[in-house]
Amino acid sequence: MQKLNWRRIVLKVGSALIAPDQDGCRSRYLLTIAQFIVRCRSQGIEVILVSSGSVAAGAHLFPAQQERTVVMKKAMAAAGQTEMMAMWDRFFDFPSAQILLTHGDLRDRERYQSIRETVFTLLEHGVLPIMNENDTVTTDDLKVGDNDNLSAMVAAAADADALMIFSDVDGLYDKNPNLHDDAVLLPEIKSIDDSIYAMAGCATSAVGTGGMKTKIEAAEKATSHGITTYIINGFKEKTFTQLLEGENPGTIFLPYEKPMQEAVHWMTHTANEQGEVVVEGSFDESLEGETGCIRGDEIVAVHGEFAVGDTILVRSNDGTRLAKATANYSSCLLNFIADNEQSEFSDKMQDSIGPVISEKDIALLEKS
Ligand SMILES: Nc1ncnc2c1ncn2[C@@H]1O[C@H](COP(=O)(O)OP(=O)(O)O)[C@@H](O)[C@H]1O
Ligand SMILES: N[C@@H](CCC(=O)OP(=O)(O)O)C(=O)O
Repeated sequence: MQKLNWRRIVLKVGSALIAPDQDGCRSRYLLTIAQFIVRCRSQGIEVILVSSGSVAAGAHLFPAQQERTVVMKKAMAAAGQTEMMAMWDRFFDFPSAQILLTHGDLRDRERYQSIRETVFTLLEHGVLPIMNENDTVTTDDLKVGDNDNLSAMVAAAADADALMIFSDVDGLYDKNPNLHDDAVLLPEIKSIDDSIYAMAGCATSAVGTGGMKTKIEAAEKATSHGITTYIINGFKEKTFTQLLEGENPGTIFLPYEKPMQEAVHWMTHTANEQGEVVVEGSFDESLEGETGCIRGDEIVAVHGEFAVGDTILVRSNDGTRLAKATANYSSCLLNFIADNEQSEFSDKMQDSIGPVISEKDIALLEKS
């Protein structure tokens, strides 16, 4: 068998593979995935598993005829997560560890760093991290909402070389193959644009979340960090043999030639903006310049409440999203500076604190 040149990979397993007949966790497909994990590890490849399926695995414990409210799904997730972890753990003769996350954890830089450190420590000691969204505690504001995007955030945080999304379909087709007999499989995507998103439809299975749209979002997040991304069929045993032989059994998304640095990637794809600073339109150019930074006299308005160190959006006064950045000032202080731009106090403060945002903490955004 040829030696694969991945150093670290993230595998994402969809709910349909965990609970295929919606009657609790089943080993039918997971056994092949577990064998793949064992083989990768025996080749020295570090593996992180993002496993969906807690809701699907726990559903059979609750009356089928009762409406699936949010709170009911949270209860299913809490019960199903234990079943699912027990199932995974049974396959391995090495230890595994459970990490449950929300977007609230990932978008906080300190918690994000802490998650990274824990994952690296587990890998260093041969423990398999098994991750999922912490569905029981999430709210609309706190959740990622789907494990495709979560797995891409995890892959970026873990500096993985490849992200493999195992689903119930062979890869990305030009339209949903479950609805169109003439759909054509696309083996390789060099760059992701609106035409790729236009091909993506919703999930058609009873247990999937997000369908192809969230998988393309995940591929965009991962490839922009230099991570090769696959969408592959986890139902087919052949998939895993092909992967181990260095072949592409589904759709491969090629990584950016110039990937974003970790901190800029986090700010662009993981952090949420806490507020907004509106600057004069012409400021767009100075952001791209070598000394890109904002001073108080360039600010037109400040929206929202944020603290020093929070991520903010910089918008031009024609509405264009220019950049995400780390705030060096609180919204309260910035409002004061914007209202008193000519005052001596304002000038002194900026001379001592520095620019409102500084070039090392800026992620320029696509114009939209
Ligand atoms: N263009 C497309 N190519 C492939 N699958 C698609 C496409 N558009 C929509 N889909 C749907 O996406 C589903 C996979 O997403 P999802 O059900 O969320 O799976 P998972 O649970 O593995 O995340 C497929 O079963 C298919 O019905
Ligand atoms: N966190 C949820 C899964 C969410 C999700 O994205 O599901 P899927 O589309 O099957 O990958 C769960 O464990 O049930």
